[in-house]
Amino acid sequence: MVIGAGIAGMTSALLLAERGIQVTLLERDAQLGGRLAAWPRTVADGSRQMVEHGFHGFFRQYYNLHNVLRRIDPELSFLRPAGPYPVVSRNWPEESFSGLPRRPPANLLALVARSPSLKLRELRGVDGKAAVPLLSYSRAETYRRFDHISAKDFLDTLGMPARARAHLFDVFAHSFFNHQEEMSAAEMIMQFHFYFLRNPEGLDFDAPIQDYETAIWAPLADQLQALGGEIRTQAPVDRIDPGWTVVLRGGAELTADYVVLAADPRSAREIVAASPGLTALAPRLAEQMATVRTAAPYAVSRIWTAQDCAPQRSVFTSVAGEATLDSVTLYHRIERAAGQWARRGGGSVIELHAYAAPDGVDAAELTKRMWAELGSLWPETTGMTIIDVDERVGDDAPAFAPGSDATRPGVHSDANGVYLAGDWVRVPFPAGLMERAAGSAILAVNAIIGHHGVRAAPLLSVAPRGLLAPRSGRP
Ligand SMILES: Cc1cc2nc3c(=O)[nH]c(=O)nc-3n(C[C@H](O)[C@H](O)[C@H](O)COP(=O)(O)OP(=O)(O)OC[C@H]3O[C@@H](n4cnc5c(N)ncnc54)[C@H](O)[C@@H]3O)c2cc1C
Repeated sequence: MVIGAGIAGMTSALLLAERGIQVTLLERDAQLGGRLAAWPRTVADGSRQMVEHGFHGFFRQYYNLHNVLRRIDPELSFLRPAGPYPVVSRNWPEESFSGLPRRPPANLLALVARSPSLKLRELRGVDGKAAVPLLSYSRAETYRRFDHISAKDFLDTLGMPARARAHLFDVFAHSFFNHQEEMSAAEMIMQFHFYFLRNPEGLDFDAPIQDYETAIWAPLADQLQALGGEIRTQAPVDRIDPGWTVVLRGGAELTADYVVLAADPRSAREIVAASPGLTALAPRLAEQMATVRTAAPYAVSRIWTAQDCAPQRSVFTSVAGEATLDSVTLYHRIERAAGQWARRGGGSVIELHAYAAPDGVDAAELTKRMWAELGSLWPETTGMTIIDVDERVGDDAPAFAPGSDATRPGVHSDANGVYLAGDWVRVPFPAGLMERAAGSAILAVNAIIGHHGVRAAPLLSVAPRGLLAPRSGRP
């Protein structure tokens, strides 16, 4: 039984089914995909468009996720380079982190040499010694030394020039849906290692040319069903009883030898808290799950306009230094159907994200603030006619608070036969977001098939250690 049909749940179900295990995938919502889902919407002009839960960058070092997606498209032909992605702000000129050399340390040197915010002159103030941990990532040592301090406090010790900090690190920390004051420095160092310093693919990413339901979820569902897997949507799980019995809302009971709990962090915590039989058997799991937290709310606003943005604007742009707006995506320049819609009337399909929004502000107000902030960065948007808006606030992103690694649950639990998977689960290799969801699922699958002597599914990782990490000792 796999609970939750996001990337972690679908990866678990598919890999188990491929290995001959009878699997049922249970999803609360009407559609598959979780935070990567897409669904239809009738736009105010009467046309039917797919909307995503939010634009996603498929980074090229997502080896495990790519391996899952190759099952439905061996060439990954539904992905296209998203092109250069600049960081823009009101105060400083635009800069871009794409197209850098791919191997460390050339990538870091090129970043310093090329980025106007990292001019050597300005870097004189940077505490080189304090920056060494960025280049010295190792799972055990980095988390031992830096998990208890916040990313903000760590960044303060570096003494970075304001512009470099805003453009490079503030944007970076926000992309993980956590305010830097509330994010573990170890987690930020790990992400910097994974996304930038220690992968040969660089910071460039790809994006689907079709909506995620068409490109990803429908083909993955077909593949799972062809292997004999069962998918049930609108099947919310309430609790797990010993044995194992998965109890759905309404009372239906489904029995299983193994359970993979691959719900989002809040839902997973609630399911465990509502399962007294499970927590009696697995006190450590109960204790750890009680510490799982979600991060600040995030906002996604898709806006259909009657005019297009300036031709030089990129598919994806990061925003530094605004109170609300963190990124802008021009869907009509990457996704086919959005492009066709925009070409018909000369308009655009713009998506605005706030990755760590203030608490208690509704979606309409956040759209208003983000749109106003965009206007001060891209003047052509101020006079645009808005045809329709699809807006939402989400609160299911995992928090990585200082000190949380010590109690963060891993894939294995003290409940024999119950495994966890998702982008919030503790994993022994560097990975973030979608790749962490896929990688944790592969660990769960390998734990299950390990009971049956079946060969493990391959699990890939970028180099696990930083360039300057000591070669001996713990990984
Ligand atoms: C706006 C936005 C932009 C993002 N951009 C990027 C990006 O550019 N790159 C990147 O790598 N990542 C990005 N992410 C993060 C990425 O979406 C997640 O890391 C990833 O999708 C997590 O997958 P998951 O399977 O762990 O969890 P989820 O996708 O949350 O899946 C969990 C599933 O469990 C289901 N569920 C919950 N409760 C129950 C229950 N009781 N019973 C049954 N089912 C249940 C949920 O409905 C959901 O389908 C972004 C996220 C958002 C929100």
